[in-house]
Amino acid sequence: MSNNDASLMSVKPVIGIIGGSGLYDISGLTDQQWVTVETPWGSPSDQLLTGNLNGVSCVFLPRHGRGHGISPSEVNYHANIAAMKKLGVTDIVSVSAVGSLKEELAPGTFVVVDQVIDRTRLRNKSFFGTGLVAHVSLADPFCQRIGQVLFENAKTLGLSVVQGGTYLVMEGPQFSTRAESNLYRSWGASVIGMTNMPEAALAREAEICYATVAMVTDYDCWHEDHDAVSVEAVIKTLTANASNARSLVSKVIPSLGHTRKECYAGCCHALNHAIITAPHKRDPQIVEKLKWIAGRVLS
Ligand SMILES: CSC[C@H]1O[C@H](OP(=O)(O)O)[C@H](O)[C@@H]1O
Ligand SMILES: Nc1ncnc2[nH]cnc12
Repeated sequence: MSNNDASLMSVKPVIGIIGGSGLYDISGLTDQQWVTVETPWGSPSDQLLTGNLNGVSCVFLPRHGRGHGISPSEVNYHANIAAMKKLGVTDIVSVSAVGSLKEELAPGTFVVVDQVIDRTRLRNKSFFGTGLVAHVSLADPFCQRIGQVLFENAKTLGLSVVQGGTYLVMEGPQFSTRAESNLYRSWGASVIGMTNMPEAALAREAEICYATVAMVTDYDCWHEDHDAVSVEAVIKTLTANASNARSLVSKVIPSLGHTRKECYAGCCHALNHAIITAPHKRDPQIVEKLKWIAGRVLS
């Protein structure tokens, strides 16, 4: 471990929660306050709720905004991650509603996903670009340390939880065709949703550890014994599982905040060898902007 990396471990943990469909706030925080953050990438989906849970600082952001006004293709993922970085967030737990692509992942199951297939087409996927080019590793797109904490806490709560699975990210907002659903099944994908990319990739670029707990709400449209997914069906399962998701979040925040140790996945030093643009070729204005999320390596 270099000195630079060692200093990362002394950073005070701040736990970020990105709430997906059905999770638009969290309760039980002390000193809570909804704060407005503007970023060089524009406005996040909503104000961010800051507070404290059992002595651990946390920040909550509803991914689609309170009232769910923002479509998955139009979420400003850059601004959301940049706002979390600005508020000092070190670890993000993302909560997402997903469809199941496997018989054994019945609605109500929680899946701590560990891989992604990104099929989105309309989204800008990186903070970096011409003027300052960087390539981070996404071989393991989710933080295994947070994933382990999510899995253990879900088990302790007695939830039906599975460790590992591939999240297929589709563009949306329409749900898949039956042919697409069966294609993704043939690829071995476990669950399908519309939001985890570029969110996970941008968190990696911002050196924030990031993991997702996916809540299965439906069997998409491939299952012969189940109706094709509808918003009504998703909301019905989400409502039945809302208290489980909330309990998990309330347990995970103190757990992560009190036990943060070296991240063996390397998420929090992802930029160590990622920037390839020679210093004299870097655009000073772009460098200045990117200090928001990459200040550790650009200052
Ligand atoms: C309301 S069903 C479709 C919607 O739900 C999921 O969102 P999130 O990941 O934020 O929970 C899915 O990705 C779609 O955006
Ligand atoms: N079947 C599905 N497809 C895409 N996103 C979803 N979110 C919840 N269920 C979904």
